[in-house]
Amino acid sequence: MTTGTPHDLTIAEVRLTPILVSDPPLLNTQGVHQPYTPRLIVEVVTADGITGVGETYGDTQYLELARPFAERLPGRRVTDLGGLFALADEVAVDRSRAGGRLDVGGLRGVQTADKLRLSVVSGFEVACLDATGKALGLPVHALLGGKVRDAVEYSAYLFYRWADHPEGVASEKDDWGAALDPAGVVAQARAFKERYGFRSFKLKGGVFPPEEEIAAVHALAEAFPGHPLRLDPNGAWSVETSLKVAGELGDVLEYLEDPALGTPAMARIAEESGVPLATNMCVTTFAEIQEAFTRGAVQVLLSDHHYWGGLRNTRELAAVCRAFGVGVSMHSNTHLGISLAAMTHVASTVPGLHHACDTHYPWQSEDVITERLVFRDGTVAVPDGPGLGVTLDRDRLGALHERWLADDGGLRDRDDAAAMRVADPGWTTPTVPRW
Ligand SMILES: O=C([O-])C(=O)C[C@H](O)[C@@H](O)C(=O)[O-]
Ligand SMILES: [Mg+2]
Repeated sequence: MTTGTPHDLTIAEVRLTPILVSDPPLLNTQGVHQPYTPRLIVEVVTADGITGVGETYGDTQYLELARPFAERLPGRRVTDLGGLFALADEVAVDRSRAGGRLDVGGLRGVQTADKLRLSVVSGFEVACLDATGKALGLPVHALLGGKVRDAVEYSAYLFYRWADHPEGVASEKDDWGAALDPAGVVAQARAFKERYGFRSFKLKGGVFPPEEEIAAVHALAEAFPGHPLRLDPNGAWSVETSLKVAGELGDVLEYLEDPALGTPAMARIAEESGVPLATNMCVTTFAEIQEAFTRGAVQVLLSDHHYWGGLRNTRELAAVCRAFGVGVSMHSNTHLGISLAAMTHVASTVPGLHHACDTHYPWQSEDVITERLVFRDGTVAVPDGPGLGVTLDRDRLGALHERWLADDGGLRDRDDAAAMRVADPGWTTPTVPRW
């Protein structure tokens, strides 16, 4: 028997490339997406010259943690994944001693220093797994224990939206058109189904008064009988409003997502309505699980490998959910193909994934990989090539980085309320509950 020369898996170099990616004017309860959104592309290069790629949030506070983190990686091995967490703790402690800020707001659930740190770790963890897979000639799913399905189902992520960003704002155009009422939402869902074959539909709510969103979901149920439907107002409603919505939509929803904020509110809504509740806001760290699960506040946990700290943590989370009889699926934020590949690999390894995962990917017309991932019948085929199975397009990466370098208009940090103020100068982030 012959054995190949073992690779030197020592990290020799780490490259961080912040970019700005075009984003359509998607509405949510806090405002509207800015025309460009920040992401961070991580490259980890081994002593043998193998490059692994990862992707995570790119706002300033993530970059401020990612940079000192990256500086400490050379000399470690790409296989030392457990060590990434201790390293992140060291970096965070050093930064807080130096007076660095450690929390940000927004729609990613309550942002804690812990979550920020884990989101940074996830970009490096994925890059290390990609490099290891490439060195060993194994797909990332094999490094996670092996896939249990060949394709991962995703849901269409419907948004109320304008046709274009406000006049005078530099932006890319797309052909989706506006969706601001039930007919517009149904037309958007139809386009998603025709273009990508999605079977499940999630509507981002919390934008219009609940009666209008209830009407939109009823219109979807009528237009797409038998298709799983979800509505997610990002905690914009009171318990009373949530119970009213649950009462009206309970028989057509697969689940209601984050109707109100916090475990006590979610527990009451779940108990009194009997409608399954999903979350990517109420439980976003391991520390929050025990209370929420034992109080029955959550029936479907939407993991997000970015803020749960990577693909291995996502599997651990899925195991905890299994133990509590809580369903598991995935949440997303604006992301590119590297993250979609990572999501697909880990989702392919999770037993009992009974709900289609969310993805923003169809809204993103730009990417940094040579071949975009494709949806067929609403699914992404699990890549079986080495690593993640994606190839970085250096020209595209460079162009999107140039855009980031050139930005002086505050786009390096996601701020949906600021984007809304361009159209509505009096807009302030609504207080919760909004209705
Ligand atoms: O499920 C969710 O809560 C999300 O997808 C959060 C995102 O920030 C979404 O609201 C968005 O992109 O506007
Ligand atoms: Mg959500």
